[in-house]
Amino acid sequence: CKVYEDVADLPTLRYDFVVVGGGTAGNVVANRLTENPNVSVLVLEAGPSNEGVLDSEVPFFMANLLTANAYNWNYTTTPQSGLNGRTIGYGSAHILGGGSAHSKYPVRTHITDGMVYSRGAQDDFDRYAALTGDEGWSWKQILPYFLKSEKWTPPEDQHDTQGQFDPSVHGRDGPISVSLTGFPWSELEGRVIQTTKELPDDFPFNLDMNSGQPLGIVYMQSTIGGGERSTSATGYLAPKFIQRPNLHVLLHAQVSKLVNVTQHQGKPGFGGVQFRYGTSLFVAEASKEIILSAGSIGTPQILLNSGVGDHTALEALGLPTVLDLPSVGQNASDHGFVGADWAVNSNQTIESITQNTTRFDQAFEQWNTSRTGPFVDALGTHIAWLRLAADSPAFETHADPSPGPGAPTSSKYPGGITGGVGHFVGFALAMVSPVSRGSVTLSSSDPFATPLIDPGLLADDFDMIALTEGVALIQKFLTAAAWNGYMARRRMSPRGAQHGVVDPDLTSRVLRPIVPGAHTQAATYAVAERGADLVKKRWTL
Ligand SMILES: Cc1cc2nc3c(=O)[nH]c(=O)nc-3n(C[C@H](O)[C@H](O)[C@H](O)COP(=O)(O)OP(=O)(O)OC[C@H]3O[C@@H](n4cnc5c(N)ncnc54)[C@H](O)[C@@H]3O)c2cc1C
Repeated sequence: CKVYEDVADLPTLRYDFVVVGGGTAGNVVANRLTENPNVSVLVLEAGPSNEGVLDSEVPFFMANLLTANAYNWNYTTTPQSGLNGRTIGYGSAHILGGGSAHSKYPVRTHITDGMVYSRGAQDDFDRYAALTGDEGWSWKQILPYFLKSEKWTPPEDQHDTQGQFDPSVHGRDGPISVSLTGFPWSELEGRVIQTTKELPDDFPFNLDMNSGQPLGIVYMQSTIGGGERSTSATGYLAPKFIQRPNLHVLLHAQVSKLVNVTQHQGKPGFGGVQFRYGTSLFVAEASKEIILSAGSIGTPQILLNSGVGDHTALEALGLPTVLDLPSVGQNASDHGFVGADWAVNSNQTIESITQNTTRFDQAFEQWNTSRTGPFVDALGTHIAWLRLAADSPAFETHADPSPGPGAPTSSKYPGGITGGVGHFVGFALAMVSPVSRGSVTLSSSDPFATPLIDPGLLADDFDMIALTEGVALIQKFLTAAAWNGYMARRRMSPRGAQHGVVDPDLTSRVLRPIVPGAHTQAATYAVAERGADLVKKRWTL
């Protein structure tokens, strides 16, 4: 096995490529580059192995990863102006596989969701192509990379999936398994589908969210296969890949900065990566390139530590500037997220398992012995990809941030959930086209100090109005007769209330100038696949 737990076992510290961060993207690039046996790659991952981590393997257990633990960087944001100055816990994966092996939402939201496989809209990628002037990012040209990373997989309950997805838009041979839910929550599913028939103007049924046209209510697709979470570690570092002699992964290696500054045609570059293992510092050398894939916090932090960033800010910390690039760590954006639960007159709910030790033990036994049963899902049955109404007051504060009419402004999930005693159905609402922007900056000249993380959650009025209207949309969804006799009472408390279970609360990740209007792992896989191809082309590998 080439996943090293101890730096002393690593055969060398000289490679063609060093990949910083063995997360969703990093493992893709490491895999693709080492297809060529003449190319050596080292992946440096700060976190521990994903092997045997039940909370990562069992889809149902994903919420357990959200509390402070060794698999989480356990960050806290700076005081958020959009949250009345509150700071909030900010989950970020610290495990081989990164976010793909982790889960996304802070536990206070009580949302058992994650592993969502959503690519985004054609409009998203066509906008990237227009902004960059590179047609390679257009939907048409990025689609083959989505297909390359994906392995469409039958659901664990082997139910008839006709009419629940479009086979023509899915990949068959990639490393990442994607499937429909594998355990029936028939009562809830029936009501959701019935609602699309009763209120088709607001909530039309859409066969597949991954066709480039995601709008509407779709069946959930998740990165799950064989009843287990499928991750960049289980997929791109599967045994047949990790046994390549030219691919090495070192765990527990926290990168501090890039070193060995070079100059090429007047441009600075780096030939080495400094990292801490235990209490000692080491340098891994890269003769060709260093791939920075340390996620939305780690990547800007490492760049700033290396002297790539705003000269004035670096100077104030006493750090030398290698390249004055003020945009590093700026323009952070994130998906604001709110959860709302309704008590229901039904016992076909998650609480019937989580609040009953006997049923819980039975479900776990079933998963252990056959990888079937309720634990094979992260428990969202459907997703709605929705747009704000054209006359929304949000548009009086800001132009439409979404890339076009075919892209959503928000997503919501009927399904799963909650906390508290009783039976509930939860609806989570995510702002997938946020206007608010924040930053990641250094707190000190110590490269291992936690950076200042300001995701700017709800900082812009647009996002606050859009989120509020999104909650109103959930209420509208529930006006369909399909829900008569099922919904008992609402559990969401007013913002800032001293009572109640759920308060508007936010989460997530992603620090790109513009995020795709989707949950972002699918796009990360596709971007990393294309990124690997671009590197190969550069070095004619
Ligand atoms: C917890 C979580 C759950 C998510 N759930 C979903 C979902 O359900 N559906 C969806 O579509 N998207 C989801 N996302 C988003 C998706 O996972 C991300 O888009 C994706 O993980 C981003 O990949 P990445 O490679 O950029 O970063 P990551 O996957 O976060 O990988 C970064 C890696 O770098 C490592 N690292 C960081 N700093 C250093 C350092 N200094 N030295 C060494 N290693 C370092 C980290 O430990 C981590 O393993 C989730 C995101 C998070 C954070």
